[in-house]
Amino acid sequence: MLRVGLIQMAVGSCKKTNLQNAVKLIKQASDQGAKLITLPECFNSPYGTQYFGEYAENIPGNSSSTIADAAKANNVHVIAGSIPEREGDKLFNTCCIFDNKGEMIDSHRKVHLFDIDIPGKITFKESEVLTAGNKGTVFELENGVKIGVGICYDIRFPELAWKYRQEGAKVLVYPGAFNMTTGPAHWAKLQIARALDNQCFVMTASPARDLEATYHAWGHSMAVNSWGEILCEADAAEEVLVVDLDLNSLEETRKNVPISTQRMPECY
Ligand SMILES: NC(=O)CC(=O)C(=O)O
Repeated sequence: MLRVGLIQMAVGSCKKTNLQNAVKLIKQASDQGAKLITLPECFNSPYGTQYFGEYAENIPGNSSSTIADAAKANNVHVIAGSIPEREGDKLFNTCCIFDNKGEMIDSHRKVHLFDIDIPGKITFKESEVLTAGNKGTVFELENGVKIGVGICYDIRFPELAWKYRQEGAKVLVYPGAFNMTTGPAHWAKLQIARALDNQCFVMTASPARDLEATYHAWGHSMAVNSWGEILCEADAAEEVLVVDLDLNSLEETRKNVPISTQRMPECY
């Protein structure tokens, strides 16, 4: 069993408050026994291209060291959602990953930038200000369980998740901030799809919905098992979800439906 915590947190315009809130909610999840905790995409800043430059920080920096300290204080691994990262004259959407001693063991820069145009609904172009990451990210817990990490729009690309599966991942984690158009249409379905086509657990953490913000997050953070079942799901408000991932059930799925050894790549 791996007990995990998904933090769907209210993110506002005050970075200091956002960081304090993240620390408080990490403790709440840890107090309920979670050993691997994920924060949402853009947890220190409102989500929007107009904010990224103002809220961006170097890594290491104040936001990353605040979460590193919280990981150590609570003896938990933390997948720190994402923050706008500044490196030289470039900005990235970056997730830092901390072990239970507060060491940053890996980081993931959003590989697929969120550039979409749905007329009358939503137009968003992260590439106007962000640079894309250029690698996938799989890290390992102390017990050997491998975790693949993507950020939000990365979930739409099955090849990335499949690469993680080939590298041994059993859990796929996507901090994400879907919206009121794509959220109800795609958010849960994409998680179930990635869970089924890779026979992995999928976990997501979204910012809570704030109708006064410029971007309205869908929320609905959730965990899905390798059978495609939703194990837990938040609504739109701030909430900490804690759930056990039964790794034996994943092995059972992989044994019963052995798709990883039945591929016919010569036909595709
Ligand atoms: N915000 C994102 O990166 C992705 C998203 O909202 C979507 O794919 O839809």
